[in-house]
Amino acid sequence: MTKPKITLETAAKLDQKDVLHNFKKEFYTDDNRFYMDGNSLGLLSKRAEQSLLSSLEDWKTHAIGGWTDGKEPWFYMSEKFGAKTAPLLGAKPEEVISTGSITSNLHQLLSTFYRPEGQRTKILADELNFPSDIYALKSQLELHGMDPDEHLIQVKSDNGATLSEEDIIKEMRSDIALLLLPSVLYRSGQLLDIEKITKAAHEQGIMVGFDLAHSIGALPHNLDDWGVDFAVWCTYKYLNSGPGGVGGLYVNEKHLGSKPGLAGWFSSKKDKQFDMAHDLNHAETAGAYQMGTPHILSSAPLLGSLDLFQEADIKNVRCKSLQMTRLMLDLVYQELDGLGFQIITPLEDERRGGHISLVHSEAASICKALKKENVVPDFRAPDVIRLAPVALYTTYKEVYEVMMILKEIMVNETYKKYKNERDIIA
Ligand SMILES: Cc1ncc(COP(=O)(O)O)c(C=O)c1O
Ligand SMILES: Nc1c(O)cccc1C(=O)C[C@H](N)C(=O)O
Repeated sequence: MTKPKITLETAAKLDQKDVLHNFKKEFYTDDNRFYMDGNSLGLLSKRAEQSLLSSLEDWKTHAIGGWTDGKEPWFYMSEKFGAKTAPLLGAKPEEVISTGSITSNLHQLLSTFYRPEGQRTKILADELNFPSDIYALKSQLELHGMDPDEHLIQVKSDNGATLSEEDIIKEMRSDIALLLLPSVLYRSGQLLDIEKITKAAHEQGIMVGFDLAHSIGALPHNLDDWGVDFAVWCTYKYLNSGPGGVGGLYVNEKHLGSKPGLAGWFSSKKDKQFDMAHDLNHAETAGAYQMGTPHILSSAPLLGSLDLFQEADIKNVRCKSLQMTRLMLDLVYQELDGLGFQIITPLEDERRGGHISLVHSEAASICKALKKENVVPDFRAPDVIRLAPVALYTTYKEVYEVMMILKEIMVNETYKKYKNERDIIA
């Protein structure tokens, strides 16, 4: 049976049925811009702006008193935001804390949970993860006196874009102490089967951590049910907390109470912190893995953002996100056939995160031509174009229009005006 042709009307009908359509007006969007880069930096919402302004107001009026007497007391903010993030993770409030960045949180959790012993000394990762995670793993191995060439095992990809869960599982040998993987691969957008991987790793006695940078705020998680040991994420992508917005970490309740590998006074039980004792009495919650003073002004926007997610419901977000990326993929087949694109994102819904990725030998030039037409994609060297329609602020009509602009650039060869080289941020 041939599929009916997708038209602007098809997209308009999907918009009419969109249960999340009201959320777009919560954001600062630009009618003349098609923003497809929410998987790198999400847009500002009015609620996030408001919660930031509210913290500034607390500073203005309460000064030091803002820690306890402000509208949103800073002293309890990280715990409160952690608890508000927990439903997006399938976690308990005490297992989650808002703090640090992915990289600093990874260092903290590796310092706490990577415990090489006897023959079990190696870390298992993959060859497609974001560089920062790999740098953190290598430097942690070096701090333990291990040679990363020998002790970091990176699962290979068959095609340079996706990983096979079976290949990951095959590498789970008795000399592996810890496994770290991304939930969604940053280049191809592949979603890994977290439950299956975690179960297999636990059968081999391996500790499991996930980097949820590209899945938090895009899809639901069940970290407790899946038994993941720890996780880290950022909030500046799908959670729209702003550039450098506070990150977060999860520690499964079975590990709560473990002494933080990297301690600081914010690791304390909250009621003990201002005793100023030199013996740390660390929290029994994920709060123990904080270190120093929280960055209040880069945390505050998250409150408004999380309120939006609470109202939208992450299940609706996932449903719309999948439908939008499906529409994009269908349009690639319908409109871009023969124009040199290769889809590297898995086509199956259960294996796809929140963005799609197209490989093209002229990818950098094409991204520049798209930007000239007010479409904001991103480019990842050497040849990947990523497009992320975001459930809370992208319409189906925009998805359709973006794909038609892309087609026009290709058919008219306007991309040839631009150098096929990346810009600084790409
Ligand atoms: C998978 C992944 N890990 C880590 C990072 C970076 O971490 P950080 O927030 O520490 O800069 C990114 C993106 O910047 C990412 O996509
Ligand atoms: N974290 C970023 C930054 O500080 C500057 C520019 C981009 C980023 C990103 O988040 C990149 C992103 N993690 C990626 O998937 O490529």
